[in-house]
Amino acid sequence: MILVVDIGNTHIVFGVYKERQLLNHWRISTVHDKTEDEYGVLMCTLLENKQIAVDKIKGVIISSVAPSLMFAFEHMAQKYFKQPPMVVGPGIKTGLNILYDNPRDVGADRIVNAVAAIEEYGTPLVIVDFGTATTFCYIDEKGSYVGGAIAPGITISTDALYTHASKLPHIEITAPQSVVGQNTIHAMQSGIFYGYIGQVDGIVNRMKAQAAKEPTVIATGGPSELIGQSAASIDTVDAFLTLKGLKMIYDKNK
Ligand SMILES: Nc1ncnc2c1ncn2[C@@H]1O[C@H](COP(=O)(O)OP(=O)(O)OP(=O)(O)O)[C@@H](O)[C@H]1O
Ligand SMILES: CC(C)(CO)[C@@H](O)C(=O)NCCC(=O)O
Ligand SMILES: [K+]
Repeated sequence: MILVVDIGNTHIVFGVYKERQLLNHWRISTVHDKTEDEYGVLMCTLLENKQIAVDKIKGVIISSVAPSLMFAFEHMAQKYFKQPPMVVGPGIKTGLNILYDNPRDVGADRIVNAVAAIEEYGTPLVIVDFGTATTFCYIDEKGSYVGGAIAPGITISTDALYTHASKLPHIEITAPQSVVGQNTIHAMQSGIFYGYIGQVDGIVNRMKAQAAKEPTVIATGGPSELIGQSAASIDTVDAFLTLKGLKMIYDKNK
């Protein structure tokens, strides 16, 4: 069994694969000053809660966009899973040709998503990942990672409203019944939800317009179900794209 770990700025998502099957997955908060022991005990407890014996884990792969946590996670893997972890970054084979000005600048989560999406859906592709930031990645027909767009995520966009406007409350992000809100909460839900759909369709359609061949559009991340239902430009929602990509990269490098 192998442990796959995706460290984001807000959440850490991890899963256990037994051969090709994702047995279980979990989501914990990213806390920058937690130690290897705190993460180790938490992860081992969650595994054991699903009757997965920690000593059955024979490999660990990590992708991270939070550099400050790498020290804790590398030590955690060694101490609690008895494995030096494979870390997505320089020296790891992904098979991806990256055309960014500086390929090392591309977030590891975006690379992992691209590896999974190319294998599962073919090329060309647009991948939309809703997280702390919403990222859009364009993969051309030849499978090259060309680049993309980075926008504020749906939660930080919403937080900006009540942080900066005294009379605006904290709201739940949902699809309101009407675009014309008749109270503050509905009006904010309308602005966030329809504004976000417009942003997603706007960026994806511009990416499609510059592509030689119509790309398939894959969405992932927590709000992808909610947004994917209304954003006409999204073809498929794949909640486990990042974990799948981590497993594929592990297999290419073991
Ligand atoms: N089903 C949903 N409906 C509405 N909002 C959601 C839903 N799921 C998640 N969200 C919100 O969207 C935000 C971003 O999604 P998600 O939780 O997938 O990203 P994250 O894991 O926090 O990001 P990162 O990978 O950058 O750490 C979350 O902080 C959450 O508050
Ligand atoms: C954009 C985020 C924060 C999304 O998680 C991450 O992919 C990241 O830190 N990327 C580095 C910058 C880039 O991808 O160009
Ligand atoms: K993520």
